[in-house]
Amino acid sequence: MSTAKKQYKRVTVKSLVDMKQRKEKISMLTAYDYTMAKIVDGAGIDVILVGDSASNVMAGHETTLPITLDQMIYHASSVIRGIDRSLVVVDLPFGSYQSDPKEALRSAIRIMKESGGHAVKLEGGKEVKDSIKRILNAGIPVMGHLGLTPQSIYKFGTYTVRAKEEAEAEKLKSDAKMLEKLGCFAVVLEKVPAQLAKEVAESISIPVIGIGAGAGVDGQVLVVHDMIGMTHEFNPRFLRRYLDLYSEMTQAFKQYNDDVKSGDFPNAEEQY
Ligand SMILES: Nc1nc(=O)c2c([nH]1)NC[C@@H]1CN(c3ccc(C(=O)N[C@@H](CCC(=O)O)C(=O)O)cc3)CN21
Ligand SMILES: CC(C)C(=O)C(=O)O
Ligand SMILES: [Mg+2]
Repeated sequence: MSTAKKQYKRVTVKSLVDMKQRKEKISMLTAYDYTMAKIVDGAGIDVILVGDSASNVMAGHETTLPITLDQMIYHASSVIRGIDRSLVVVDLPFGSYQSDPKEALRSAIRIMKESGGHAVKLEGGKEVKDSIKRILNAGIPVMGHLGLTPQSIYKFGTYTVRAKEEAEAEKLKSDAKMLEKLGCFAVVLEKVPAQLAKEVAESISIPVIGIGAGAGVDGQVLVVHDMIGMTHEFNPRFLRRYLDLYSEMTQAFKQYNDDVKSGDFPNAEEQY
């Protein structure tokens, strides 16, 4: 084995649980392609999520429901070719795990075999218990996802904050406990009150990764195109924008357009 290139230490599902024990926060961002994954991995982000948000961000769909398993595998295999260190988690898309546990396992196996991803993520608690068990039994690490679960948007009708009522909060707490007990290595909590998210994080031994879940959890995740300001109309208050690439790119494209039209580009040095 060549060792020259390997100064970095790969992130594993085990190292994430260790990080929680050491109270070291976990960073996670999405990526859907090779070039982005290479930048995110190189910057030292612990976990890369190949999210089904690719349905919105890459394909322009209104929801995450249309993206297919084949499309997720395409995105995930591109991401895998760009990484040296990050742990790559792949969303199981809508329709690939809900009908029965065997289908769920088949879908998870396809992701592992055809993309080279390191783990899968799926939405829901008790409803998907048997599917999670099957996948874990095959040796595939599973990340849970509770709170706002975008694949169920038509059941709820809105993207408002979840688990504000006592009954829903209790279900969320018991679902989180269940995911821990089954053997999931982590769980995403999306758009729930910060106090509830903190209580959940303190009540289980596996890392809780928040998006719109406050600072009392074990790590944070954002959609990369949102945090670099490429998406323009998505403005939930949990989002912090680190760049305004929408403006910067628009300016660059306008300048290029002008330069082409005026004949300024290419100049004498930019030709053969
Ligand atoms: N670009 C992008 N970023 C995401 O974070 C993301 C996706 N797409 N697609 C899949 C899911 C959907 N997610 C969402 C969608 C909407 C809100 C949200 O807060 N929407 C409104 C408020 C809606 C309401 O209160 O009724 C907002 O303030 O923008 C949050 C997360 C998170 N995921
Ligand atoms: C927002 C994160 C957690 C996600 O599931 C996605 O990007 O699909
Ligand atoms: Mg998702």
